[in-house]
Amino acid sequence: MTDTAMAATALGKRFGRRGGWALRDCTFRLPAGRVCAVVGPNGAGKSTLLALAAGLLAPTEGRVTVLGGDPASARARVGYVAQDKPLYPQLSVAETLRVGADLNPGRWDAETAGRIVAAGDLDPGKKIRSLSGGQRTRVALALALGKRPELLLLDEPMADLDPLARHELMGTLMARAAQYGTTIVMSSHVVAELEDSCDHLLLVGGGRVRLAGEIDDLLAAHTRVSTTAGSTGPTADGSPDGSADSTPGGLPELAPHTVVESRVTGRQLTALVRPAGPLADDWRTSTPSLEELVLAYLRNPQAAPLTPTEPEEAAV
Ligand SMILES: Nc1ncnc2c1ncn2[C@@H]1O[C@H](COP(=O)(O)OP(=O)(O)OP(=O)(O)O)[C@@H](O)[C@H]1O
Repeated sequence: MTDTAMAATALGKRFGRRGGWALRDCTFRLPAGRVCAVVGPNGAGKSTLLALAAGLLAPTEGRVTVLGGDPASARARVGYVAQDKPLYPQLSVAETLRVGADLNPGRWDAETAGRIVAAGDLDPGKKIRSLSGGQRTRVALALALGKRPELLLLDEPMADLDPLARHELMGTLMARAAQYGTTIVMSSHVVAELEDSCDHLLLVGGGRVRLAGEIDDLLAAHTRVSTTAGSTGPTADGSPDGSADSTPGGLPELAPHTVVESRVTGRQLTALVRPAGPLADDWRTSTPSLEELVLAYLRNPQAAPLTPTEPEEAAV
């Protein structure tokens, strides 16, 4: 038993010798028992990261460990649902669950798998190929949870589910995490949905980890500020209406804080910063929501990352 569910050190993956890096220099540690959101723009490297953790891809450089060992040795204890939810199309729903039982002797939780399928009103005799995308997702999640995994890797699990199914299956996942201490790592583009369910965040962009840590810690490290910019006149930025986004670090009023995003509208300056010390008394401050934080980093790919440099460091 280890208190680390997943750790990466200088992890990198390049597809083909001449291909670009899908993932590069990723270092982070995910404690066991957490529900972790992996977010980032299209092509950021989220699926690549999950496939490396599942042992379906081999790193080009660096290392990833899951449940204290290499991904191949942990496979029996890890559930993985890939983005395209691969299943055998010619099998029926019931046959698919039987395969799950056969492949996981001594671990298979038939009751949970059956309950997930039944909640979707699925005919057990229906072939996988005739199911809708959302119904297939339900069967894939039933298979993954039936395995009683210690770590669940889910690549956009909610993408094709209707709102009720999303709510129900998210509830099932959260109950699993709370009852059995299952670690869940799931990629998603719907950040607003993650705030209540996830406690850890990995924000990936351009193949690099840009934010990594407990969501509460990450939110506490950032402050939304607004102030009247004394030296910044209506057209100081050169825009005709005096409204402009600024590049991080570009405004002297915000020094020495790390600026993730700033905007000047007339004489009004608003910004999301990582304070490097006390903030000026006349600044109005508030804590950002998770969605605000993620959107600010997504809009500003040049903002300085906030990640541990060594996996061990994140344990403190
Ligand atoms: N099998 C592959 N061969 C070549 N390049 C690949 C392969 N898989 C992924 N890539 C490239 O690696 C990069 C990261 O892709 P990945 O699928 O991990 O991104 P993602 O964050 O999951 O994106 P999305 O949100 O669109 O699902 C992309 O530039 C993609 O083109």
